[in-house]
Amino acid sequence: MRKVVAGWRAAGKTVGLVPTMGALHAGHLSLVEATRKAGADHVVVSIFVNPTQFGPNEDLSKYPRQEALDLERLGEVGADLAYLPTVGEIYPDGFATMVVPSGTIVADLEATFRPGHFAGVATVVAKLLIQVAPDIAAFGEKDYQQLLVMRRMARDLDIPCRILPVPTVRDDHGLALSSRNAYLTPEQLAVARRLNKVLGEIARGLMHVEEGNARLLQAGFDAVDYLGLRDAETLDAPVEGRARRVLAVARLGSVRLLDNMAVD
Ligand SMILES: Nc1ncnc2c1ncn2[C@@H]1O[C@H](COP(=O)(O)OP(=O)(O)OP(=O)(O)O)[C@@H](O)[C@H]1O
Ligand SMILES: CC(C)(CO)[C@@H](O)C(=O)[O-]
Ligand code: BAL
Repeated sequence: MRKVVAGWRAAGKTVGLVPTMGALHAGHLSLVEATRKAGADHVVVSIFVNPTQFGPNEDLSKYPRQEALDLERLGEVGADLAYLPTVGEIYPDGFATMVVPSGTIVADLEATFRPGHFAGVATVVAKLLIQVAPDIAAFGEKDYQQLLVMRRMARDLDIPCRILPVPTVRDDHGLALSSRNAYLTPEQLAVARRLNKVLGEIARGLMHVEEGNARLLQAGFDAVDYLGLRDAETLDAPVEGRARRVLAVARLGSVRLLDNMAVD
């Protein structure tokens, strides 16, 4: 990977990076297109199921892995290079340094339900940004809190890379595409498609958060981990006159469905 990227650099070309955990779908492919549109001459897509961002009772061992199909899809969208590091290339023997985000952005939401998750994400992405040294790195708005963590990290650590936010790609029913949707039964999928409807109503000011919570449970979700309005930049409580976002995670069995929308 390093030699190929060094060749591009020597030729004066710009480089984009799309970090993923594989099981690629149209959401990931839109990140490749957005990176190119944002000005990257060449796009590297990393596929690495990062063990340090999974909790002890999470789905690391059963996370969907389909490398051959992923490489085919990347070829179809014209990604220039797939980077599939081994665990040893990211976490060499004796590895003992983590990047640990702090502050309001990680004060709750995913950080509460997945302790240690953002330290795992920040560490692996910091390593990928150092290894690939891209000009642009793309992250989906679907994982909104992660996107803000990445932006903060790049600023705080002086990583000379533009963090590019990419809008959420949805299915015909508005469900945010996600690799973990593959775990859902057809019945669960029908329930899952209610989440974006409720968020849409809250975002348009047609429903209160409390009612949204009740609607999700009525629709058949097993639990709502969180559903709330936040400041779109800090994830603190919303402030009059500043951009807001509604963020939610609702659970169907062991599957946690994330979604969020800008508030009108
Ligand atoms: N529907 C989507 N639209 C836009 N970007 C997406 C979408 N789904 C994932 N991404 C982005 O793709 C990148 C890689 O995400 P990841 O490989 O975890 O995929 P995922 O489908 O979100 O999987 P998971 O089910 O683990 O959350 C992240 O920046 C993520 O925000
Ligand atoms: C950014 C990322 C690839 C880091 O492992 C992961 O958290 C993801 O897929 O969103
Ligand atoms: N899409 C974020 C990666 C994770 O759930 O671990």
